[in-house]
Amino acid sequence: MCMIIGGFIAIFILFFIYIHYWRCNRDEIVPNWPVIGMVPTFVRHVSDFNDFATLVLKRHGGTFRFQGPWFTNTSFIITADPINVDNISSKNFGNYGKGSNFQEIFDFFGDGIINSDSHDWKQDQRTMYHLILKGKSFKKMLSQIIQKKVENCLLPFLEDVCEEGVHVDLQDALNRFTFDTNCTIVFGFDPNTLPNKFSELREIAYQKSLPVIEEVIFYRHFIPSFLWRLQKWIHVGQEKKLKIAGENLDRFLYESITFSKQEQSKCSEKIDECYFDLVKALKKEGYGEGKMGEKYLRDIILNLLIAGNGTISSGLSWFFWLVSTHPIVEAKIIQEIKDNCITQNENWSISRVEDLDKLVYLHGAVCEALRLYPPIPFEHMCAIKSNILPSGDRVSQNTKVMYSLYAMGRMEQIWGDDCMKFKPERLVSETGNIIRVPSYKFIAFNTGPRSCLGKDISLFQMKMVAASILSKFHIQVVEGHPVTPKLSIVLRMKHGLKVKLTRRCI
Ligand code: HEM
Repeated sequence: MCMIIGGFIAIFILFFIYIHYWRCNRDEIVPNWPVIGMVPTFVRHVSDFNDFATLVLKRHGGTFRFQGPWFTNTSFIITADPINVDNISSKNFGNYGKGSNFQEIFDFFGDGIINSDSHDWKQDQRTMYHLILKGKSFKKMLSQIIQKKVENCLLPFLEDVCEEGVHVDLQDALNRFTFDTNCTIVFGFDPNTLPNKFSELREIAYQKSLPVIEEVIFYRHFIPSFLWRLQKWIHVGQEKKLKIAGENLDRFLYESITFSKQEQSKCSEKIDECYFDLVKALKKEGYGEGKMGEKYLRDIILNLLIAGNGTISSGLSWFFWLVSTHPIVEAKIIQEIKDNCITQNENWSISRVEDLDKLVYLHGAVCEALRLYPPIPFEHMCAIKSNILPSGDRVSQNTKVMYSLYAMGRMEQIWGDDCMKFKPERLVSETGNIIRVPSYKFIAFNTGPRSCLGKDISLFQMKMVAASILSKFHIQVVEGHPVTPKLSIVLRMKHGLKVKLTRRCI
C-alpha cells in the first residue's frame, strides 16, 4: 500500500515538474526537458531536419547548443555563423578533426579521405590531389569522358523520352549518368547504367546502393549508437538495408578492380599509351599491394565514387527544378547560350568546351542552386581541445560541432533579405563577371584545408550537362509531382524529379 501511495506521489511530483518546465519553456522553439533534454523536438522534426535546423539557427543568432538526454554525452553545437565556420575549418583547423564518432557512423567508407584525420588525411589528400585531380591528363580525360557520355547516351536517351512522350525521372537519369562517368574515370570502363534508349532502362542493384547507404548513415546521426549497433548485429531495420546495399556495391567494386587490373596487364609494356584510369594511376604508386592492399584500394575508389556521384546528380536535379519553375531565369540562360555559343546556321555544339567559360549567367544559376540546395547539407567536426568560438560559445573537449551548409545558404546575415529567392544575378557583377564569394559564406564545397577537391571539375560537369540539356529540351515538372528533400547525408529528392520534355530549337 505504501509503495502505491509513494508511486502516486512520485508521478504527481514529476507531473508538476513537467508542467513547470512547460510553462517556462513554452515560447522556446526547442524546449529543454529534464532527463530527456531536447530529444522530443528533434524526433518530431527529423523529417524536415534541414529546414527546422535553419529556423532554429535563425532564431538563435546563428549558433545553437543542442542538449541531449542527461549522462549520454550526446549534446552538440550547431552553427551557421560564417565566422564560426571559418574558425572551425580554417583559422583553428588544427583543433578540429572528424573524430571517432564520425568514423564510427561512416564506417562503410573505410580508410578513405572522407573518414581520415591528421597524418592519414594529409597522405590521402596528396594521393587524391597531386596524383589524380590536379594532373593535366586527368582534366583532358575527364572532359572527353563527359562529352562522349553526353553525346552518346544522355542526349539520345532524352531524345527517346521526348519521342515516346513519356515522363522520366530526371534525377535517376542524372544519377546513372554520373555513376557511369565516375566508373569510367576510376576503372577505365563504362558500366552503362544509363542506356541511350528509354526502353532499355533497367534496375541495377549496385547502382542503387549508394543512395541507400547515404540514407542509413543519415539515420545513424539521430539514433543512439547502441541502438543502431544492435540493429546491425541482429541484422534488422535500416542496418539490414545497409548490409544488403553494401554487399551489392562491394561485389561490383572488387570485380571492377580485378577487371581493371587485368586490362592493365594487357597493355603493361606501353603503359603511357593506355587509357588513363584511376586504378592504374594508384597501382603505379604501389596501392593494391602489401599493406596498401585490395581493401585500401576499394576504400579510396569508394570515397571518390561517393564524392562525385550523388553530389553532382542531386545538385543538377535541384538546378533543373529551379530553372523549370523560374521561366525568366530559363530564358536568360537560353539567350546567353545563343549569344555565345551559336554562330549563324550552326547548332549549339558541346565540342567547344571553351565556350562554357563564356556562360557567366549559367555559372551564377548553377551556384545559386548549390547555395539553396547544397548536395552535402551538413558537416560535423569534433573539438580536440576545449576552446571558445568567435560567437562566444564555449566548446568543450570532444564536443561535436556541426555546421549546416543548408542553413548557411539561407541566412539573411549572409545573403540579404531575399536570401530565399533563386536569383543568379546576385552572383554576376554589373560588368558581367562572376562575383567571387568567400568559401566560408558560399559553403557548398566546404571551406579551409578540407575543401572539396573536385570543385572545378564539378562545376565544369554541371555546366556542360546543363547547357547541353537546356539547349535541346524544355523541361516541365509533371503536375502534382512532390519535390522534397530526402532524409540523407546527400540532399537528393525524395521522390525523384518526374519531368516531361519537349524539344527546343535555338
Ligand atoms: C556538386 C558537386 C560536389 C559538391 C557540392 C561537393 C562538396 C564537398 C564537400 C561539402 C566536402 C567536404 C566533406 C567533408 O569534409 O566531410 C567535399 C569533400 C571532398 N570532395 Fe567534393 N563535392 C562535389 C563533387 C566532388 C567531385 C566530383 C569530387 C572528385 C571527383 C570530389 C572530391 C572530394 C574529395 C576528395 C573531398 C575530401 C576532401 C578532404 O577531406 O580533404 N567532390 N566535397
